[in-house]
Amino acid sequence: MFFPWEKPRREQETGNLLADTRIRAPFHRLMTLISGTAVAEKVLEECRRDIAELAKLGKKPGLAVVLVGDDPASRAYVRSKDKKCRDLGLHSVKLELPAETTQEELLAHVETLNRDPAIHGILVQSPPPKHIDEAAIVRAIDPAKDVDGFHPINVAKLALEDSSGFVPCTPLGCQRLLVDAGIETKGANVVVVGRSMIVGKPMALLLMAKGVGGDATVTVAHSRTKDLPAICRQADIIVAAIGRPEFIKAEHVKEGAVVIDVGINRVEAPGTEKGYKLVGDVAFAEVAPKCRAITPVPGGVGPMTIAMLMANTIKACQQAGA
Ligand SMILES: Nc1nc2c(c(=O)[nH]1)N[C@@H](CN(C=O)c1ccc(C(=O)N[C@@H](CCC(=O)O)C(=O)O)cc1)CN2
Repeated sequence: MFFPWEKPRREQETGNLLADTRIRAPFHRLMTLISGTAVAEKVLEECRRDIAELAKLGKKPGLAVVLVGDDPASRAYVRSKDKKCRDLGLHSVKLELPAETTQEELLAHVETLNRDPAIHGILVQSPPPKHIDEAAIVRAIDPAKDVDGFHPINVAKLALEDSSGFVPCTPLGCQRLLVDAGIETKGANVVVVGRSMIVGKPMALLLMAKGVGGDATVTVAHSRTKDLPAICRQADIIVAAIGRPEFIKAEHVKEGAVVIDVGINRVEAPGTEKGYKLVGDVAFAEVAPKCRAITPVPGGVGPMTIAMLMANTIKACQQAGA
């Protein structure tokens, strides 16, 4: 498996490809639509190769996904993770617990999974119900099985550039999209909009780290940032992870910038079959014509999150003792 923030094993794997759609934007410049669906498929192909190697050693990676409550979006993501595991031939445990599950009961489940040798990766789908102390649950997961990369040990390893740790799947996927699209991060001015533990902070650390997909000059902006449009207009690359539908407008983006849209927001769409549609944190229609490259929603960062989870689970199995 090729994790961009580690040294690339084969230089050609970082080539400029899979930016599969090129659209002629105004000013006769070509704009690249970076397809997360296509890059995710490439990552999954690498996973298949690694799984075959592990099988020769009699090892099969196993992932346990725990869902507490019945949030429909979370349920759908958990189903996708379970399905992706099964498609790849991984061992998959899907634990669906009622919304009333107590903190102690959830901790007991995590402990059982920590001790299970067939399970190499554990995650609790976020967000859990309000009465659950999510940070305490994350700290209870064995860091060697923390494939979400949320445990303090893994956060520290990322900051220390220790590649034995696990990096959260969404920022890892964003970095891989940049590398695969041939977008140079070395020396680039990157503005990450959003300071969450799941995306903003680890994204900034990854982009700052030395090596492929890193070496960038990073600014982290957030809800208290003054004159956000002016800050964003300095950026060669913008990573939008604010969680507000279509928040980043044309005025935030300089001509020729690269925009990675992490947002997945359900907005009402009366008359459609589902009654909602998905939009990102970027106002795509007005921003895309200014960009050198941009990710769509859906089909951008989202599919990468699940592909990188599979990669992290394989890495956990590779690193596990015999
Ligand atoms: N424990 C975790 N919880 C959450 C994480 C996470 O990484 N770990 N991330 C998100 C949700 N998420 C995975 O859990 C996730 C979100 C979206 C997608 C995705 O593929 N989206 C598609 C659209 C899917 C749709 O139709 O709804 C896309 O963008 O193309 C995958 C995973 C919060 N919780």
